[in-house]
Amino acid sequence: MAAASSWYFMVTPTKPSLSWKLSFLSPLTTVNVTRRQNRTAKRFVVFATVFLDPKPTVLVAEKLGEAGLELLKTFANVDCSYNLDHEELCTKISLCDALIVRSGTKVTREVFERSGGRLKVVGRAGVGIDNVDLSAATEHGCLVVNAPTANTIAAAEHGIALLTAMARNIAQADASIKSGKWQRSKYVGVSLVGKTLAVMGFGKVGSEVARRAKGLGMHVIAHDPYAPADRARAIGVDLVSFEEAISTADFISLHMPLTPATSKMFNDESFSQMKKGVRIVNVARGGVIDEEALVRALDSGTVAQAALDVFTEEPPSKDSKLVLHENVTVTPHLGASTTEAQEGVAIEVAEAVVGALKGQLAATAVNAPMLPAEILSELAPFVTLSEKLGRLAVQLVAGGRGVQSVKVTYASARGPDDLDTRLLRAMITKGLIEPISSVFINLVNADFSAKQRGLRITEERILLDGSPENPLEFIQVQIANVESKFSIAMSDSGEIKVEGRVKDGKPHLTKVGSFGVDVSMEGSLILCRQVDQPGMVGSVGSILGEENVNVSFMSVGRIAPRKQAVMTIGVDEEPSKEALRRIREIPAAEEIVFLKL
Ligand SMILES: NC(=O)C1=CN([C@@H]2O[C@H](COP(=O)(O)OP(=O)(O)OC[C@H]3O[C@@H](n4cnc5c(N)ncnc54)[C@H](O)[C@@H]3O)[C@@H](O)[C@H]2O)C=CC1
Ligand SMILES: O=C(O)C(=O)COP(=O)(O)O
Repeated sequence: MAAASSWYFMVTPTKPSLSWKLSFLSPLTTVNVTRRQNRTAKRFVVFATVFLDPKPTVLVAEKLGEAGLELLKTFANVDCSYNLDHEELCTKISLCDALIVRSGTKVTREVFERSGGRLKVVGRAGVGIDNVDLSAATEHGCLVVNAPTANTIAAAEHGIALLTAMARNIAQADASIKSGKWQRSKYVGVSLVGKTLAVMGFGKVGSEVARRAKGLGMHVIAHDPYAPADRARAIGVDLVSFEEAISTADFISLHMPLTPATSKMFNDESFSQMKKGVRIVNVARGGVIDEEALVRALDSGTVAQAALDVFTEEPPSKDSKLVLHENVTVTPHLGASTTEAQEGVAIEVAEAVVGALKGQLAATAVNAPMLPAEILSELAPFVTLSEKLGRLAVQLVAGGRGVQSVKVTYASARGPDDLDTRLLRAMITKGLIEPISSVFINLVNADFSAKQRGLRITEERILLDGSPENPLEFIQVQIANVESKFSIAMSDSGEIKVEGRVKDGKPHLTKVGSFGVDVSMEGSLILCRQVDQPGMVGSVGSILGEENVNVSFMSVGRIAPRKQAVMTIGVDEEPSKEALRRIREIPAAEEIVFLKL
């Protein structure tokens, strides 16, 4: 049920247009507008009852399986707009919280820019994310998730289908017979049994292709610089170098992603190293092959045949020499197109997108560190502590600028392998940057934003003795080469230093500079350096009371009676400048600072 709220707009001095673009609303938002004129004030007062739909909006830009759509609809408004051109996509995107695509939509930097910050997640209903500008997504704090497992078998089966169809000229023979011919001698094929197949890219699809090819009696080798040798050994495949793979294979099947490193890795030079008469299958990405070089290799007979599901440009041009080549078999990017795979990827991507919109971290995120759910829940209070420590530390910097070097220390009884600090570092970064900029920081763009601002965050661990039951004992944030507006916050070695712990599941500030304190990090804080003397707590309390600022706690830490002390006051509301001035004027108060947590 949509929530209704009445808003009004005043427009001065003449006739207002009623056709405003309320771009912050979802397309399903209803706006009822009435207009009254206040003649004396020469103003139009427009009353608008806006039925705000609290559901997020998901734009599904390419055909998605029904089960995935149903799942999305339980949580979001789903706008299925297939066949949008780029401009239409850019126009719609500012009204969408999530976008789901397959390989046919280019999610460019412009899409992220024109989303105006609303787009929170891009879901790729499939594996390859080469059509999504990942850097732009990351810079805009937009999570990208894919569906990495549900179409593996479909792609592997398609690879095998192309391999066998190519070897026996199925497509060409089919076309010939349908054109009224009966050419038995023209379409004599080659056998697969005993031949060497080189699987290039031994990941999910590649290893399934290898397994199936072994079942066909082929000798299978593979090249993949990152694949574990034991996984290959387990299915009887030898991992070999690129050169050995391409120079010894009778058949080559491509299964690596398209990246700057793999772009056009099959080119004139690599074709020249292949066995004459080699046959090539590509169900990975067109861009891994230099297509003009492949045409040359086909023409010269170096490559006897090619079977291609993917192309540098999709669809390829109608007069593409490669597609029209008589020794080439083609399919229009059908690798993932089985009923089963499409239902699978639709559910896989819909779950990831809904999870991301709910603020959960998706296990299939492509541009953010992923942590298992149980680790996340254990780290949750430390995540809050991290952000608050970052937020507090940066507000102690005089001028709030020039923060470049931050050291974070984690004290824990857990070894590095049992304590993943990426999330904590991201939240400290969020705390450090957000108070001094207009940038929104999340797990996705934290490292990027820090780098862009020239903020160097180094991490150090103190390995404590004792039981590693708690993930962390304390976290310390130090900012070097800055001055502080609260001199006590400077450590003996000249950095701003704050330290905190989690107590009873809540973040606590336990050290400011070298001064021990113990305050719950809720609401906001006033820190006051003072000469320890009777009546101070009462004086500050009554000023805040007069200003109607609710005090949640007060604590005083001191070096020795009647010497220097730090009073920490937790407040629910922001005190006025006047209240802070009055506190500052209390004779014993030497320095005061207000910090928003
Ligand atoms: N035609 C279609 O409809 C489909 C195409 N694909 C494409 O297939 C490819 C593989 O997909 P998956 O197996 O699911 O991915 P994956 O990530 O499981 O496997 C890719 C493998 O390529 C390896 N690799 C990376 N750089 C390499 C290099 N320079 N040389 C050799 N190997 C390299 C990686 O180490 C990894 O093991 C992707 O490009 C994907 O987009 C996937 C599904 C359907
Ligand atoms: O999953 C992949 O990488 C694919 O290439 C499948 O692409 P599609 O979703 O069929 O456009």
